[in-house]
Amino acid sequence: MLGEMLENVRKKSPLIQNITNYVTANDCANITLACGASPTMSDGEEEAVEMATLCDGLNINMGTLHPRSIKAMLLAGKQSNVCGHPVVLDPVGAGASSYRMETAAALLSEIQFAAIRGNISEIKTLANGKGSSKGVDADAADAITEDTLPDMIAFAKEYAGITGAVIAVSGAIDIVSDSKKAYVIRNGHSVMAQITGCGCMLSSLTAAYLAANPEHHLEAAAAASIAMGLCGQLAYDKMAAQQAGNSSCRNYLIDAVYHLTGEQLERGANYELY
Ligand SMILES: Nc1ncnc2c1ncn2[C@@H]1O[C@H](COP(=O)(O)OP(=O)(O)OP(=O)(O)O)[C@@H](O)[C@H]1O
Ligand SMILES: Cc1ncsc1CCO
Ligand SMILES: [Mg+2]
Repeated sequence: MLGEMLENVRKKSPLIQNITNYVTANDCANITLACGASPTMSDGEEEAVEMATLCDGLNINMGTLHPRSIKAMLLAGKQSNVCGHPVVLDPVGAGASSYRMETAAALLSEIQFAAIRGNISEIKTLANGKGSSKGVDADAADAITEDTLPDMIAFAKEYAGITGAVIAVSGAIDIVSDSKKAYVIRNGHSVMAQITGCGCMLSSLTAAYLAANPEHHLEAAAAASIAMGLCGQLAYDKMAAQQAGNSSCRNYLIDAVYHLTGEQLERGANYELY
């Protein structure tokens, strides 16, 4: 089932619109190509509606917010809802400023998201209307541990019920949940926190997987998180073998997504269902 999610992306090659930040835009475009989908990066409000109509899915990332891109996000998001195309929200740094928090609230009230994908601090901030972060990174105090895992699963299910979106929380342990069922995913490597944009890339990947699997959004989002984690592990192994660093590791990760098969995803997946 999870491998099929990947194979459908390669078969259908959905076109994904990304309204994203200028830090990791190129990585998001490349990982979208690597998984077999096609990216378009456009944040102009003038073409937002046309682009949303043309594309099969939309990824909205709040990494480097400004008033013009927010207009494009709202226009493209609403049009994607009209067209029935999945929309992913990556609420980057939601707890870092009131501007980000207010923007996230506006997006959530105007757009029906298919998935909300962020680190634990970002998702907690959205759900509680306030929170903390280390800039765009999670606050260490929020980290999911074995002790807090049961509460976090319940929290993700509840927030999925409230938003009607799949909630994908990333970190050392990922939780991908709808209101009834949660995947607790233990793929990934700590080096991924040293590569800016692993979360942004995962959000682009999630949009591609959702667009290619319209009937199975939970499984598609879980498969995207597993794929990202597995490829992070493979990239780390190559980096370590070559005594390379985080920059090479970023490239190795995208290369691993390029080569990943459905069968490898099934075999390497490390998760439990709750
Ligand atoms: N300590 C860790 N161990 C294993 N995997 C990790 C770890 N930290 C992050 N990851 C993986 O890295 C990816 C991105 O997660 P992270 O929580 O760092 O996102 P993020 O904060 O949104 O990243 P960014 O904002 O830099 O794009 C996920 O696939 C996650 O599983
Ligand atoms: C570092 C950074 N700052 C804004 S967006 C971004 C990329 C990771 O989210
Ligand atoms: Mg992020």
